[in-house]
Parts: sequence; C-alpha cells; structure tokens
Amino acid sequence: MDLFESLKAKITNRQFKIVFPEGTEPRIIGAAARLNADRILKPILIGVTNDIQQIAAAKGFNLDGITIIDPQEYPTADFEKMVAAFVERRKGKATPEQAQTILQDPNYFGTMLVYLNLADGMVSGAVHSTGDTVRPALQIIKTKPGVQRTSGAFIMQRGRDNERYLFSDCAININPNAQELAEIAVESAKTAELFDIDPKVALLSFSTMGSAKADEVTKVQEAARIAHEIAPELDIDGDLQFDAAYVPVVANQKAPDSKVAGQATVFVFPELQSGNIGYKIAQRFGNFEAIGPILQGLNQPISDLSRGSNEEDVYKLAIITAAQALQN
Ligand SMILES: CC(C)(COP(=O)(O)OP(=O)(O)OC[C@H]1O[C@@H](n2cnc3c(N)ncnc32)[C@H](O)[C@@H]1OP(=O)(O)O)[C@@H](O)C(=O)NCCC(=O)NCCS
Ligand SMILES: CC(=O)OP(=O)(O)O
Repeated sequence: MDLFESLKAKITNRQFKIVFPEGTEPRIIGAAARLNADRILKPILIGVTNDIQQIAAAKGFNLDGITIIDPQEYPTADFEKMVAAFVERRKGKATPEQAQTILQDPNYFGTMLVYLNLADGMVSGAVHSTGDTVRPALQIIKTKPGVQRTSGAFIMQRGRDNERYLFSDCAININPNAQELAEIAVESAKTAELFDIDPKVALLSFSTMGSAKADEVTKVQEAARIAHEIAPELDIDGDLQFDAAYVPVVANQKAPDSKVAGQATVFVFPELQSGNIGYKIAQRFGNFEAIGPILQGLNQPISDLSRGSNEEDVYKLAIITAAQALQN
C-alpha cells in the first residue's frame, strides 16, 4: 500500500489537531481545506480571521469546520496561562513582559498550543526560515530523554514502485561532531522504521572504508563506531561514498564486506552543507518527492516546511506530523 494511504488509515480515527501558524498563506489554507474535507485531521489556522476568510474565498477553499485562532482575539485568561507556562518552561530566560511579546510571534504561539496539548502537532516554515520555525520548538518542546540534538530528516520517494529512502540531517545541525552524527544516524533509523523503510544506514563521506585520510573522514568513522555502541542491533556503516552506499556493483568493489553498502536506505550526511544541498539535488534533478524536514527526537511533533514547498508538500507533511503524534 502507498505510504500515505496507510498513514491516513492509521490517523483518520484519531482526528489529531495540527496547528498551522502561517494561516494566511494560500498553500497552507489549501492544504488545510483538503485535510479537513478528507477528514484526515483537524487543522487549526493561526492568523487574522477576516484575512484568512478573504484569501480562502478568493481561492475557492472551503473553511467550514476549520478552527481559526487570531492571537489578538485569544481570551485574556488563556493567554495569561500561556505566558505563565512559557515563563516556567524557559526557567529564568524570559520575564512575563518578554513572554507577552515573544508569544505574539505565530510560531511561538503555535508551539505553545502544542506544548499545552491544545494541539497535537505543528506545521510551519512555508514562509519562515528554518531558524525562526524551529527555535520555539528547541526552546519549549525540547528533545526526548536521552536525545541531545534534534535533526531534520526527509522522506525521499519516487515513482509508482514506492522507491523510498530517508535523508538526514538536511535541516538543523550545521557541523555535528562524531557523537552528534552517531545520534542523528540512530534517530534516523527510528524515523525510517516509523515510515515503513527498513533501515540500512550509510554514514556518507567522500571516502569509502578509509580510502581517503582527513579529519572529516575520521569524524564519520568515529560516528559509525559510536552508533554501533548505541544501537548494536542496527545495520549502520561508514565511511561510505554515495555510490558505494547505493550502487551494488560499486559496493562490491569498494566495500565488499559491508552489510549496508549497495543496499542503503537511510543516508546520513556528514554536515548540513552536504545534507541540504544533497536533498535538493535529488528533489530537483532526480525527481524525488522530498517530504520534510521531519524533526527527529522532539517530545512532540513539530515540522518545518521548505519555503519552496507546494500545497501537496504541506498536505503530506501534515499527515507525517499527525503520524508522529501517534507515538506520543
Ligand atoms: C537550529 C538553529 C536555528 C538553532 O540555532 P539557535 O537558535 O542560534 O540556537 P541556540 O544555540 O541559540 O539555542 C537555542 C536553544 O535551542 C537549543 N538547541 C539548539 N540547537 C539544538 C538542536 N539541534 N537540538 C536540540 N536543541 C537545540 C539550545 O540548547 C537552546 O536551548 P535553551 O535556550 O533552552 O538553552 C541553528 O542551528 C541553525 O540555524 N541551523 C541551520 C538551520 C538552517 O538554516 N537550515 C537550512 C534550511 S532547512
Ligand atoms: C529545508 C529547507 O531547505 O528549507 P528552506 O528551503 O526554507 O530553507
């Protein structure tokens, strides 16, 4: 079965509430209208009610049954509760006065709705940068016990045969050290399993099994060693060049003893430059659909769209976000 058909079947009965802080963005309104009409989840749009209604009317989107929250019209008592919870969560890093201002930002407001369990997840980033989208989540939602760093994975899928892979970290950690890279690899394997990808994890490099000597390669080798320690049951290998990870005949030549080479399904990039460039090349040259970034390792699901996303990307990432909520 198609991944999204199977995810829809899993989440439909739960009617998760997913908040969209960019409520006046037509791609967001269009996706929310479809998700609502298809009865997959309950969207909450944040923004000025009149503005959202006018854009929806102009584009022909039906908003019946969709909740709109205008932060300016939010009941005072509820906003005060939100401010108090934010101040408590930030533990001395924000005064109530600062919190009042910070929570005017729709990404902070939306993240607090999730934190307060008034929503089950959040999807934003269609117009905001990744930093502005995820910073509230890093500060408020925070990582799960045992996870030090969140990271951003993409499901990459193509064609009718369900050719599907996971790429990470394509969104968050600019230059992870070996320990952080190992954690990204292990968290990526868990994300892959959640989305029906059998994880064979390649730690990518410009070197295969030590064919090049450089600090950058040593970092990847060290990450592979640490990842084996953290999760000995997983198939994780590196350093591997992309061709050795992906192409069986090259794998036979470059890494004949590897359990991952030639069959990798999860591709972990050594740092963010290559990760972000790599997924966009596969998406734009390789005709892969890129769904994400899915933030891994957070206590509650928050997803960050690329500003290059279309309505279909928003629709699918909302489904992924709701599927992550099933784990909570
Ligand atoms: C993600 C990012 C915005 C965080 O940067 P930042 O806001 O400057 O982070 P700070 O160092 O100020 O930390 C802010 C908080 O987030 C936490 N944090 C930062 N990075 C984190 C991570 N990867 N995982 C978990 N928590 C993290 C910090 O511990 C800190 O928490 P605290 O305030 O409770 O102490 C930054 O790493 C970044 O810009 N990454 C690249 C994003 C990008 O442009 N990607 C390409 C497009 S997708
Ligand atoms: C994930 C990503 O690259 O986001 P953006 O295109 O918005 O920078």
